[in-house]
Amino acid sequence: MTNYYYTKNPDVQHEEKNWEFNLLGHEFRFVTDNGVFSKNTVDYGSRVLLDALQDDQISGKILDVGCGYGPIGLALAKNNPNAQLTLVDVNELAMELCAKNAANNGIENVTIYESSCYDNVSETDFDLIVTNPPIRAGKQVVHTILAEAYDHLNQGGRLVAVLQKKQGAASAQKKMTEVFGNCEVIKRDKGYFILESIKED
Ligand SMILES: C[S@@+](CC[C@H](N)C(=O)[O-])C[C@H]1O[C@@H](n2cnc3c(N)ncnc32)[C@H](O)[C@@H]1O
Repeated sequence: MTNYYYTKNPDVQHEEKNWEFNLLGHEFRFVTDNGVFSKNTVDYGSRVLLDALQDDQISGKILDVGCGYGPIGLALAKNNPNAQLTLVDVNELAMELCAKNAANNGIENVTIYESSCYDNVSETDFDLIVTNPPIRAGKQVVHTILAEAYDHLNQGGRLVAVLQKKQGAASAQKKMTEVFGNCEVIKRDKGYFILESIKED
C-alpha cells in the first residue's frame, strides 16, 4: 500500500511537485508531495464542491476539515477575503504543505493546524464547514466529521460535503439527515454529490 495520505506522519520518499491551477477564477501555485491526497492535480470532487459555492459571498467563519495541501480552504479564503478560514487535517505533512501554499499565494485570512476530526477544534461558531472527507480512513471517521460538524456550527450555519455516489454518498446523506434533520443534494457532477445540511434555528 503506497498511499498513506490519511495518517498522521506519512512515511514516504519526499518528491515535492509545483504546479498551477485555477480555482474560483484565481490562479494558484501549489506545492504537493508524496503522501498527500491528490498530489498531481486538484481532486475533481473538490472542484465540484467549490463550484457549488462559487456564487456565495461569505464574510463569517469557515472550517475545512481534512484540508490536505489546502485547495478547498485556500480557494475559499481567496474568494472570500472578509471570511476567516480555519483548515485542519490529521496529516502533518499536508499541514506543512498547506501552510506553504497559503504563504506562496499571499493568503493571510487562514489559520492552519493539526486535528483529527474536531479533536483540537474548540470553536463552535462556524458559519460554514466544508469537507471532502477521507473515505480511505473508514466510515467511522467520515461519519464523525459529518455528525460532529453540528456542534461546531452557529445556528443557521451549514455543512457542505462532497461524496461520490459509489463511495458512500447515500449513507452520508442518511447520517446528515439524522443529525441535522435536513440534507439536500445541491449539485451533482460525474457521480460526485454535494450534500448540504443546515443547522436550523
Ligand atoms: C479526500 S482528502 C481531501 C483533501 C483536500 N481537502 C483536497 O481537496 O485535496 C481527505 C483528507 O482528510 C484527511 N484526514 C484523514 N483522516 C482524518 C481525520 N481523522 N481527521 C482530519 N482529517 C483527516 C486526509 O489526510 C486527507 O488530507
